[in-house]
Amino acid sequence: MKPALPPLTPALAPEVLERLPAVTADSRTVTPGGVFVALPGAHHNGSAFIPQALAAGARLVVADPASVEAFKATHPDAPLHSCPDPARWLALMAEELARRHQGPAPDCVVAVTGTNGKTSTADFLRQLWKREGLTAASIGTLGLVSDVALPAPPALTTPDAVSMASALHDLAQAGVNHVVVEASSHGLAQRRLDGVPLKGAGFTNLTRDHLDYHGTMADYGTAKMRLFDTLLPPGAVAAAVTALEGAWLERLRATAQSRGLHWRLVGERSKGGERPWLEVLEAMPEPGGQRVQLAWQGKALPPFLFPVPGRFQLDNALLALALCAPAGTGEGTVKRLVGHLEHLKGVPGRCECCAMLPQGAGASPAALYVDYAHTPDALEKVLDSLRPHVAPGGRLWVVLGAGGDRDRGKRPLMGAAAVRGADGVIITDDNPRHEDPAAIRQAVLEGALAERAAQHQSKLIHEVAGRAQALQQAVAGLGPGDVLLVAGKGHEKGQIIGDEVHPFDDRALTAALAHAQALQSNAPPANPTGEQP
Ligand SMILES: CC(=O)N[C@H]1[C@@H](OP(=O)(O)OP(=O)(O)OC[C@H]2O[C@@H](n3ccc(=O)[nH]c3=O)[C@H](O)[C@@H]2O)O[C@H](CO)[C@@H](O)[C@@H]1O[C@H](C)C(=O)N[C@@H](C)C(=O)N[C@H](CCC(=O)O)C(=O)O
Ligand SMILES: Nc1ncnc2c1ncn2[C@@H]1O[C@H](COP(=O)(O)OP(=O)(O)OP(=O)(O)O)[C@@H](O)[C@H]1O
Ligand SMILES: N[C@H](CCC[C@H](N)C(=O)O)C(=O)O
Ligand SMILES: [Mg+2]
Repeated sequence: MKPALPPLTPALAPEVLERLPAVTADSRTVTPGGVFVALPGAHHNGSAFIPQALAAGARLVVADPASVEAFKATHPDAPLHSCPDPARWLALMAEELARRHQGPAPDCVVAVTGTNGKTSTADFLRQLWKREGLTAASIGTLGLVSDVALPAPPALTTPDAVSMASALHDLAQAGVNHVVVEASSHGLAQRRLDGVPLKGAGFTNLTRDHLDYHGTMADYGTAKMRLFDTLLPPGAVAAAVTALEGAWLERLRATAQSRGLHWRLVGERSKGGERPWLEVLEAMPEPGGQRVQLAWQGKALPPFLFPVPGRFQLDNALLALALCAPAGTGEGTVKRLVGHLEHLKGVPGRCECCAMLPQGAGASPAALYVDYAHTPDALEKVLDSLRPHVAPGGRLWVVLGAGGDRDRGKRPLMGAAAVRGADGVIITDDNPRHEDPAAIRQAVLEGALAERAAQHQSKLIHEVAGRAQALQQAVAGLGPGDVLLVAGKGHEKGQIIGDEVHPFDDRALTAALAHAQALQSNAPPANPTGEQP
């Protein structure tokens, strides 16, 4: 049975609903006879565009009470509807109209939230469903991933409510009935998912990011909690990784209990903590991934090779498994799902090994990885995961930057995390967007230098303007047994500078540089800096 949607408040008469062609929050896309919902934004208040929406033929305008009051004062006859939470109304109406015009929603839609790991969990869940013989899709940072060719929604991790409803119903009509969506904190705060009928949701972790938007960690976490305390219907699966420690885990567990959600915890058992539904007893890194042993409800399962590197990817895969198993799943199904884990593929641009660089006869090759780490915690986790892949005598290098027009406070923390986890650090540009790249590098560098001073270490730290130049230097300097992590941009195919996106692909460039270097000569590799650690 599909979960019931919350009611549309204020409601519309059925005969009005019947004839509505569309709903939009953008006055520029109003269609005659449609509804315009005025939303507050970072740059404008949508209520400023009510006249344009009416001129374009909007039959109804929905806005917050203050905006309705203000507009009514000068336009007493305007068709205005006052609503305390217009963004939620938009999402509910988008779902209602998609159902009327496109057909039913997919049978099973699941959401994943958390600072890091949403894309990976979503991709693993899509793969698990496929292995179960189901037609599945994911919607998130990688766009729409599915075996069915459909237009991709706009390039946001969580598309706006209208695009989301339309994409989900298109998928259902194309026979895709299992869909996982990434729930970003922006998306949750802006109610982009409020209309989606959900069967389950997972929470990966909560660490520093996006404080430019949310202000405090408390507000950031509260935005993510909306998924569980407001959006999930009773009976749905609520799953979390043990990495979501302390007060947030407690709050989530209590919410699940009080709302009648089906609670599942996965990951390593913390000291004195609750025994996870699916517990990691052991995860030993190996060249081809990691050797894993799990326990389900306290019962040890046979060990297997999880063919994906990165300890955190195992947590993400287990969260995916918890979301794949319907409430009430028994031992047989869990064992079958666990059996799928050894067939999962890595996620594009997440701890992805792009090249092995030979170092001459008898010497260990250098390994080059690309990863999407763009937060302090992600850098720490991925560097920890790569450390065991450094051969004796080798070193761990990281190239990183930080994105412009995003949380400035995380930059020095990212520099510090890089110094703690790597042996050599090259600081360069990520997506500068509308900021001065040199100023962003400086902020990362300050954190790196402060951490190095605090640790009384002499690790190499270099600043290189231009990402291509930084990658070139890093690859040129690799020696036997080294590991290089190219962090921050993962699967991205472009670099955002100002309003333009310039072609740039970490994976392709890293592999090409390694290939060129391998062809070049037998000469001993140069140190990128000329210095000795
Ligand atoms: C900060 C943020 O989330 N901004 C989103 C927001 O834009 P905004 O607040 O700037 O909107 P605005 O320009 O002030 O306009 C306010 C309202 O007026 C309307 N308007 C505007 C102009 C006009 O002529 N007529 C009109 O009706 C707009 O449609 C809007 O409803 O609403 C827009 C329409 O849905 C989004 O495209 C936009 O995402 C921008 C592009 C963005 O970069 N968002 C990022 C930060 C984001 O959402 N990221 C998360 C991932 C985070 C993670 O990694 O966890 C994501 O889900 O992608
Ligand atoms: N469970 C995890 N714990 C900590 N770090 C993780 C975890 N999963 C992934 N990461 C790190 O975060 C990076 C981004 O992973 P992923 O794309 O899956 O996360 P995301 O939450 O979708 O990110 P975004 O918010 O940018 O969409 C990875 O490349 C890795 O460095
Ligand atoms: N979804 C994240 C992606 C960050 C990727 C990184 N390359 C950057 O540009 O900061 C964001 O929009 O904050
Ligand atoms: Mg993502």
